[in-house]
This record gives sequence, structure tokens and C-alpha cells, in this order.
Amino acid sequence: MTAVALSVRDFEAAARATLDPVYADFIAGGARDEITVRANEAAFGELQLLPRVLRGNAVRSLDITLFGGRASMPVLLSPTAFHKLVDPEGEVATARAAAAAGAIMVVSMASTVAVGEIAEAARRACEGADPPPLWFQLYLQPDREITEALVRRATDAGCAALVVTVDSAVLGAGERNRRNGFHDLPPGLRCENLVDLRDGENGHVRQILMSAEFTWEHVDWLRGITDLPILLKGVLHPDDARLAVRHGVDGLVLSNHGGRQLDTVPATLELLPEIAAAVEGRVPVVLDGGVRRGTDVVKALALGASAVGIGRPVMWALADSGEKGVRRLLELLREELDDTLALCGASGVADLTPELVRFPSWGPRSGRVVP
Ligand SMILES: Cc1cc2nc3c(=O)[nH]c(=O)nc-3n(C[C@H](O)[C@H](O)[C@H](O)COP(=O)(O)O)c2cc1C
Ligand SMILES: CCCCC(=O)C(=O)O
Repeated sequence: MTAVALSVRDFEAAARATLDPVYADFIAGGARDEITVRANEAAFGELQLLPRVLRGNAVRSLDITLFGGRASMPVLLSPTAFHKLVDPEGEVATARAAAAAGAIMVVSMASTVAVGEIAEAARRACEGADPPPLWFQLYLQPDREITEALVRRATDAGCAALVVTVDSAVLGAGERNRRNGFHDLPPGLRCENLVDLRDGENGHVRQILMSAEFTWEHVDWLRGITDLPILLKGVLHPDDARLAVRHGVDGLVLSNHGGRQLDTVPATLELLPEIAAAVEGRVPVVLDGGVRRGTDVVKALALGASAVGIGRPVMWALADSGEKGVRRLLELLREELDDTLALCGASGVADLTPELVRFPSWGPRSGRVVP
């Protein structure tokens, strides 16, 4: 890194400058024409903030509690695969930085360090104090014993929730990866959570099966084999959000996978009011996709999200300067969030309500849902 990063954008540029272009493309890319990738970010720019003043908010808190676990900021690290592609310490570096910031990290099932080792690194980074919760992201596997073994590994590691990604009946079509011939991890790296789960293939990316066979019955089955809170990641339709609640799911991650699965779906921010209305506050909704600024976080929380997730920014900061980079990234977002709260007249996340945002061209006649 040449200059001190002052924003997520700086990390993006720094990562692009240092990384092998094949990996830079893997991180930045999305499905097909990448229309949804762009839409996610653009939606935050379209929505306006309408602050309140003279609210006496000199004392502010960014704390949140989710499923009984406390975090010191409403920004969590969305699951991203293969951290060792961009940093030799991989997920260990990320976990230390998240722990230092008090932020929830969602470990990808496709991590290049085993979940137990990641959890241990987070605990050590907190030197006796309670680390923030670690969650585990899961792709249901056609072989139930494999899924069960993964759940057991996550549980034994002390993970506090399972994030089940349901938007991946097939792997998204990343044309950049195809063009670059990027299909697998380089020699020496593997998906450590999968080691010894299937005969003959030790930690191979190919072991992660995407399948279109899953139904709500599989969610019920998962509900029956674990006491951990279950969040579904990738539910976009309000009817599916209602179904999720009916099936006893504990939370939703409103995500379009950063535009990496089905292209041309709406920006997650645009869907948030409908999803929040569908779940009626019965379960928390975490939004990810395109969050790059403290103002973005505030907008999502104002529209009903309990927290937001960041995907690419973490990979960029990690690629730029490892653990230090991710620490700096989370500090920057914390600073941005705090000054946005100050300028909006808010003292904490509970003060972030729909009256703080305005949809300039999203009037009633546009057909968009306005809370
Ligand atoms: C490089 C990369 C790897 C990802 N790996 C996973 C994964 O293993 N599991 C998953 O559920 N989502 C994965 N995602 C999606 C993220 O969890 C998240 O939904 C998305 O990145 C959020 O959008 P943002 O990158 O604009 O913040 C990945 C995204 C990226 C960019
Ligand atoms: C099997 C790894 C999946 C990674 C992923 O979800 C993504 O790159 O978006």
C-alpha cells in the first residue's frame, strides 16, 4: 500500500494495483453483464438522507445484539471464499481484525483455513475478553451426512449461527473467471472445512456441490439437527421471506450474492422495504451488497435492516495489507458510521428509522414500495 487508505474505494484501487488480475477479477466480478453488481451500489447513491438536528446526541453507540451475541458495530463480514488467495494468513488475519473491531465474521464454508482454527485466532486476538460472534456459512450438500459433518465442525468451533446460502442452485456464471481460466484454487490451497469429508478428494473446491434439488423440507431437516440459529442468505422474494419465517428460520440475509448469482435481480436496498414488511419484525434481516460507506449502513438500518454485511471490501483490504488492512477498513467504516449518526441526529441504531431517508424519484407513482 502506498498511501493510507481513507475509504473503501482506496482499498479497492490498492487491491487492483497489487493483485494478480485473475484474482482481482474473481473478487470484483459478478454474473453475466454484472447489472446487479452495479445496481447494488447505485441504489445507495439514489437514496437520500434527511437528517434531524438539535437532538443532543453527543453520546453515541454502534452496538448491536443478534441472537443474544453482542457486536460493537452493525457491520458484519459477509462470507467470502478463499482468503489465502490474497493473503498468506488468509481467514486467520481476517478473523483477528474482525475480533479487534468487535465485528461479527461469517466464515465461508469455502474458507482456506479450517473454521476451528479461525475461531481460535479470534479468541486469541481478544486476550481473554469475549470475542464477537463467529457465524458459519453453509451450502447444503446433497449428501446429508456431509452437511451434518460441516454443521458439527462449525458447532464444535463455537460458531453462534448458521448462514445457509440458498441462491446457488447452480454456481453463478462469472464470465471474467471463464475468460481468465480461473476454475480452481492454486496448488497448496484447499477448502480446509472439507478435508476428510469425502473419500479421495481432500479439500477440493469440486467437493462443494451446488444443487437444485433442495426444498423447504431440507430447511426443516436442518432445523431438526441443530439448535443454532439459522439464517437464510439469498432470499429475495417477499413470499419466500414469509415462507422462511413459517419454516422457523431465525433470520434472513437479504443478499443477491453481490450480483454473482442471478444477474438483473434488484438491488438489495431496493428490496429491503418489501422484505422488512413481509417478515414484520419477527426475525432480523441483515442486508449485503454494495455497502461501501457509513451512509450506506445508515440507510439500510433506517429501512429496517438489523445489520449489514460487506463482502468485496474485506477482500480488498486483506489483499492490500492483510490483518492491518482489514482492521483499518473496519475502523474507517466505524468512523464514517459514527459521524453519519452524529449528523443525522441519532444516538444509536434504534434511532435509525424510515423518516431519515427519502426516495427522490421513487414517488408513489413509480410503483416502488415506500415505507
Ligand atoms: C470473492 C467473493 C467470494 C464469495 N464467497 C461466498 C461464499 O463462499 N459464500 C457465500 O454465501 N457468499 C459468498 N460471496 C457473497 C458475499 O457473501 C456477499 O453476499 C457479497 O459479496 C456482498 O456484496 P458486496 O461484495 O458488494 O459487499 C462471495 C463474494 C465475493 C466477492
Ligand atoms: C465454492 C465457492 C463459492 C464462492 C462464492 O460463493 C462466490 O465466489 O461468490
